[in-house]
Amino acid sequence: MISVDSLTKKYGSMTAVHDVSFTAAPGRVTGFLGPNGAGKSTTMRMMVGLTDPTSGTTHILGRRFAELPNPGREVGVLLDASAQHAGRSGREILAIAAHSMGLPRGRVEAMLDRVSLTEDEAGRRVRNYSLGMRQRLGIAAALLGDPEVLVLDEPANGLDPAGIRWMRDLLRDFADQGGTVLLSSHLLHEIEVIADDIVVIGNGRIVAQGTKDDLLAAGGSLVRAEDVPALSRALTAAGLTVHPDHEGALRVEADLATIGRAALDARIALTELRAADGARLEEMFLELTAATQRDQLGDQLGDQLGDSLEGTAA
Ligand SMILES: Nc1ncnc2c1ncn2[C@@H]1O[C@H](COP(=O)(O)OP(=O)(O)OP(=O)(O)O)[C@@H](O)[C@H]1O
Repeated sequence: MISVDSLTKKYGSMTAVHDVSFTAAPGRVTGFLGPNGAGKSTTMRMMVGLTDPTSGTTHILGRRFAELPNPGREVGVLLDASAQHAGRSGREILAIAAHSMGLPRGRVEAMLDRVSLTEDEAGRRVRNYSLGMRQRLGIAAALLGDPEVLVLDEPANGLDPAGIRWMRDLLRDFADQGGTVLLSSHLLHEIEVIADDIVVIGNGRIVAQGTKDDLLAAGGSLVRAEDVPALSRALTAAGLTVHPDHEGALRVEADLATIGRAALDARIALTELRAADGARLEEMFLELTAATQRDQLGDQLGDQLGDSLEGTAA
């Protein structure tokens, strides 16, 4: 179990994480989703004691990270898969970590096997690893101490679709055995595939959280007809709330039967009618991402303007 309570981090006048609270429950995979720069890594670094919060607290298994007697045995952490010593082999890196945690050598071979790194790959220097192999090694290191909790920052980065599937199965298995998993991603699809619960962060603030099923079910229904404007008028006249969808269909806040009946009453033939899985989550996430990109563009333009003004002054 992880609980994050009113966590805030300020860098000078910039608030990277603002009053963030959520829990990640045992037996569940919790996805921490947000566009680039939203505050995911900062939050995770505060959880595992690598960054001091400005205010707020985090508890893992009921204790602050610093109070855990043998952190590697309780929390498996993967924050930056490229941070491993590039001149050592994967096997050496795990052996050193196992030694420092007082684990038997057999544990290293078991974890190499668990993440499907072959004999040849395990003996290769990490500088010659692909990003996907680094992620697998990072996950092996996180699992090494047989922890109850995993905190993984963008673990699916660099994995191909088969690798993402492999990770989903591994994390599912871990959670099914009672473990707590928190993993971050800036890709909605990745989180949709892997997580049971989702916490969405944008600009340092939590903007949505709940079970994946609830968040996806909040999408209403998607409906299409040859004459979409006529359909829109008919559904609105029937008292339903209608939103234009970006692909030319309509998203309606009603169940399928209600929409079908309203269309029949208006004698409009439908060409498509289905649950709009995730539409609202996707819309919200696209808006967040677009807003972030606008902010970043604004910052870049501001920097460029600053540079050219400095050039003028000089
Ligand atoms: N040490 C630091 N000093 C100043 N600002 C920082 C520092 N670390 C992070 N930030 C800023 O805090 C904000 C949140 O960054 P963070 O790395 O937590 O985002 P993220 O959600 O993990 O993004 P990404 O998906 O790109 O990794 C960003 O604006 C970032 O520039």
